[in-house]
Amino acid sequence: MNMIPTPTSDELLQAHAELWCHSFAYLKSMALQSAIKLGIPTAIHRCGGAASLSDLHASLPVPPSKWPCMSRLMKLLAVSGIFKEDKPDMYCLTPVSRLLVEEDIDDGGGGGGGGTACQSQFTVMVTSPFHSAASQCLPEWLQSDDDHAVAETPFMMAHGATFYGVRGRDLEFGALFNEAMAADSRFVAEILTRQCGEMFAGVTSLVDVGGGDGTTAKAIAKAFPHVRCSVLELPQVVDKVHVHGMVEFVAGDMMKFVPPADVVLLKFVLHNWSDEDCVKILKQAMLAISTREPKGKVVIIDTVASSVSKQSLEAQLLMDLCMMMLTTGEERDEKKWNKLFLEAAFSGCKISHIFGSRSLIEVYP
Ligand SMILES: C[S@@+](CC[C@H](N)C(=O)[O-])C[C@H]1O[C@@H](n2cnc3c(N)ncnc32)[C@H](O)[C@@H]1O
Ligand SMILES: O=c1cc(-c2ccc(O)cc2)oc2c(O)c(O)ccc12
Repeated sequence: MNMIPTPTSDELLQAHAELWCHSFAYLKSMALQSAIKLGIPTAIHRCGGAASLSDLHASLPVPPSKWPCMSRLMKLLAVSGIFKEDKPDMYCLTPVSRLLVEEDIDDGGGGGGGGTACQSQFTVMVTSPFHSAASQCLPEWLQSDDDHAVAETPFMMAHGATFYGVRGRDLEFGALFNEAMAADSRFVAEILTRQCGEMFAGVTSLVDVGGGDGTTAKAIAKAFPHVRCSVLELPQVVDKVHVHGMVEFVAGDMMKFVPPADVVLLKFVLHNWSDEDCVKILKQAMLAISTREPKGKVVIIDTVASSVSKQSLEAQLLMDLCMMMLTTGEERDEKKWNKLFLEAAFSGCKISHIFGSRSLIEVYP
């Protein structure tokens, strides 16, 4: 006997509208990408934080024939919370679009006008055709058995190469990835240097493992001049990096060696890797901090999955799916992190939830 009550017409229509929203959700990402590429958040910022459609027509590279379409784009972005439609055809920045303002005008950066906080490049990267092509392969990839898998990840299925393979062969994408990670690093470093001063007390050296172009290490060296900062990166990254005096670059493989330091930093690295690879990296990190007397610590900036709020849970689950599409890694909860630390012979950790959907984990030998 069917016990499910027949939905009312209202419930059916509500479910149908909800289904449309889910089905078209990718268009929100694309509308957001368009707004960034057209420079709309920056244009509104230059108008003092609020701009009419006519203001936008005057400042954006959009021909009059497309102005009616611009208005439709702005309406969707306002309903999605990217902008706020104050009065008809008048748009203001919201806290979200303030993160997309691409230059400092007079606010010194970081405070919401752009500069250090700007996340545009990150959004452009994760909405790029490279990522979306991988997502199109998800159903086929999920049906392929690991034993006979043609590809380790949906990304490899879509592109016939690993993420770093594509980063190496497509220079434009490689540059976008570097800029995206540097944008995230500026954002995190701003909070780290503002709130974690005591973490660097007595610390004389730090190595940022998989530290990209050195944005985080440079910010730490600048804020805490008593800390000698270096970056361990793959040789192909170090070869192209713009060397600056404040930070030393070491070419190598973190699975095999981590240079000795009081603090080993791993920001947005371990979520790219399987448990087995994370343990290899953590064991090398343990060797690096064990050369010091007293022994140093490992500092991880990454997700500790938990449901503090619906929004942060959704952000974490979306990043988890992104990692599944591109890497062998995942977003881990406290239990999974502790299991890794135990396997790599660490004695304990302290977790501080200071980066929104991500956390700071201090791990002790
Ligand atoms: C997701 S990015 C994170 C970059 C940086 N930590 C950040 O948060 O902006 C991962 C970094 O790890 C580096 N990487 C990957 N495999 C590595 C290895 N075996 N040894 C050292 N670095 C590696 C990559 O080149 C890349 O820059
Ligand atoms: O968009 C990415 C891609 C990666 C990534 C992909 C494949 C690898 O072998 C390593 C890294 O990592 C990312 C990441 O760590 C992040 O925090 C955001 C975006 C991406």
